[in-house]
Amino acid sequence: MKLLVKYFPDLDDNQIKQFEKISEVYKDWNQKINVVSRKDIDEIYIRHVLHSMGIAKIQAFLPGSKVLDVGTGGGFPGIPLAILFPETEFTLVDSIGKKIKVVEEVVEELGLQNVKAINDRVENISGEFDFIVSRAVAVMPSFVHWVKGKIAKRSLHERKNGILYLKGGDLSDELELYRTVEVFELSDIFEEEFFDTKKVVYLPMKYKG
Ligand SMILES: C[S@@+](CC[C@H](N)C(=O)[O-])C[C@H]1O[C@@H](n2cnc3c(N)ncnc32)[C@H](O)[C@@H]1O
Repeated sequence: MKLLVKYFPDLDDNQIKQFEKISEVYKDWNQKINVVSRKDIDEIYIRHVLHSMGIAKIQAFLPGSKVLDVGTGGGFPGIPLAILFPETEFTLVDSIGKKIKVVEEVVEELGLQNVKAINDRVENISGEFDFIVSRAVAVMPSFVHWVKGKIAKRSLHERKNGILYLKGGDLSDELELYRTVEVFELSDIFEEEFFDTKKVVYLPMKYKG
C-alpha cells in the first residue's frame, strides 16, 4: 500500500480501503480459480496494481467517460483503474468465463459501482469507448483490428481517443506500422526495477499505415 500512496498521494479513504482489500480478495479467489500466477500474487501491488495504474499516469479519465479493458483476465488493468476513477464507466471483457466470474466477485467485494464485466470475445462487443486499455493480450495489428470500430469519434479528453496498451521490451518491429504511436516509459515514472522495461503504448484513433 505504501507503494501506491507514494505514487498516488491523493487517494481518498474509500480508495485506500478498496486497494487494501484487493490483496485479500485476490488471494482468496486465486485459491479457487487461478487468475494470477503464484509468484505474482505475493507481489500483487507492484506487478498488477501499480502496473495497471501506470496508464493513469499517462491519461487521467474524466467523469462520464467510457473505458473498455480487453482481455482483462482477473481484472487488470481495469479494476485498479476503476478504483482510481470512480466516475468513469469501465467495461471489462474476457473470453474465458471463469476469469469473468472472478472479476464479478472482486467488483462485488470491493463495492465498485462503475464496472461491467462481460464474458465474450471483444470482437462480439458493441458500443463506443473513449479509451481502450489492455495488457498482455495480442500483438498490436490483431488488437487494432479487433477494436477499430469501438472507439468514439468525439474526444472528451484533450488527448484524442484511442488505445492505451501496457507492453514491455523492444517494440520497434511490432509498432513499425503506426506513425502516430507514442511510447511512454514507465521507468520514468516508477523507480522500482520491475518497471525498467515497461511501457504504455498510446495509439490515437486515427493512425496512418
Ligand atoms: C495473458 S492474459 C492477460 C490478462 C490481464 N490483461 C492481465 O494482464 O493480467 C490474456 C487474456 O486475454 C483474453 N483474450 C484473448 N483474446 C481475447 C479476445 N479476442 N477477446 C476477449 N478476451 C481475449 C484471454 O482469455 C486471457 O484471459
